[in-house]
Amino acid sequence: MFPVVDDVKAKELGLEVVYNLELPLRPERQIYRNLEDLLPKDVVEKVGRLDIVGDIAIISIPDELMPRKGVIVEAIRKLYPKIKVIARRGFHTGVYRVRRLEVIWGENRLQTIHKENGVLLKIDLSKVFFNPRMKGERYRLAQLIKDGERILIPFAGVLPYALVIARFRKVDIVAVELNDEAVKLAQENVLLNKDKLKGKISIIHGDVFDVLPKLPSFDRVISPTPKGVDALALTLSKAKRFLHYYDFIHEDKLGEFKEKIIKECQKQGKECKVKVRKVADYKPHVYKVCADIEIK
Ligand SMILES: C[S@@+](CC[C@H](N)C(=O)[O-])C[C@H]1O[C@@H](n2cnc3c(N)ncnc32)[C@H](O)[C@@H]1O
Repeated sequence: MFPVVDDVKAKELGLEVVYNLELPLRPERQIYRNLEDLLPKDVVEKVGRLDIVGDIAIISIPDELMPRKGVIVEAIRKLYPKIKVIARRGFHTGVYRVRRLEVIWGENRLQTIHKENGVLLKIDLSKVFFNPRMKGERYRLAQLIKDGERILIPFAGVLPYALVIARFRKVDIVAVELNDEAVKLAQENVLLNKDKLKGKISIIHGDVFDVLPKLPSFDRVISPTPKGVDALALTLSKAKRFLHYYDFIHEDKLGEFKEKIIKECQKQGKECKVKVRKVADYKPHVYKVCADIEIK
């Protein structure tokens, strides 16, 4: 059944036209598209954005709203009936950038399998970093890359960048990660996706600052740099054609950041074209940015 504006023509074409039809309502869950439809205004204004990782929903709830967590849980379950766990978001901590999460409803686990850009990612949010919001960024990079490239990914985590790129392109990727748990999951994730990958991925378990100096240079380096770490000089030194360098920058310091990159390029005798793009909000006035650096 489909809507028509010209019923005479539709009949000429041999179609049956029906009028004043009572269509059934869509199932309830499809009627709500976001939390705004389901929560009182004073609650929705204070909860943070909802993230879905596999069958886990993650939301920020300020302390003052915790007595009303029941309505929040109910709304999330209506919106995502297949969710098995709801967790309250805390901050990223430590060198491994693991987020503090507290399960507030459902099964007591933070391990799941997440689907993104056609790959499966096994993740344990209590042990490793993962950000589902970077999905678009990973797709963007995969589309920029050409078959045949040799790519280095320091700070590789459970391999979201490496797997998405290897799914789309026939490339050779070397990924470096320090966290034992992330390395174990990364190895599992390569196996989990092995039939889908065009590219090859090798994982080096170690500290980027020890490992990279011993590696040759690569056509492209992608650095999802942890907050507070400065790996610009090191990652640039390993890049022959392109470096995609992620960092967290205050909006007033974007120019300064670009200058710093240009200076580092000059220091390393590289002629660079630098474009800094805002990728996500981090906190008021501070953005996660990606510097796309092309080395001529
Ligand atoms: C911001 S997370 C990015 C992870 C992954 N690329 C992603 O986007 O999901 C940074 C990662 O770097 C790892 N890490 C931190 N310091 C490191 C170091 N010195 N050497 C290697 N890995 C490191 C952390 O364990 C974490 O997995």
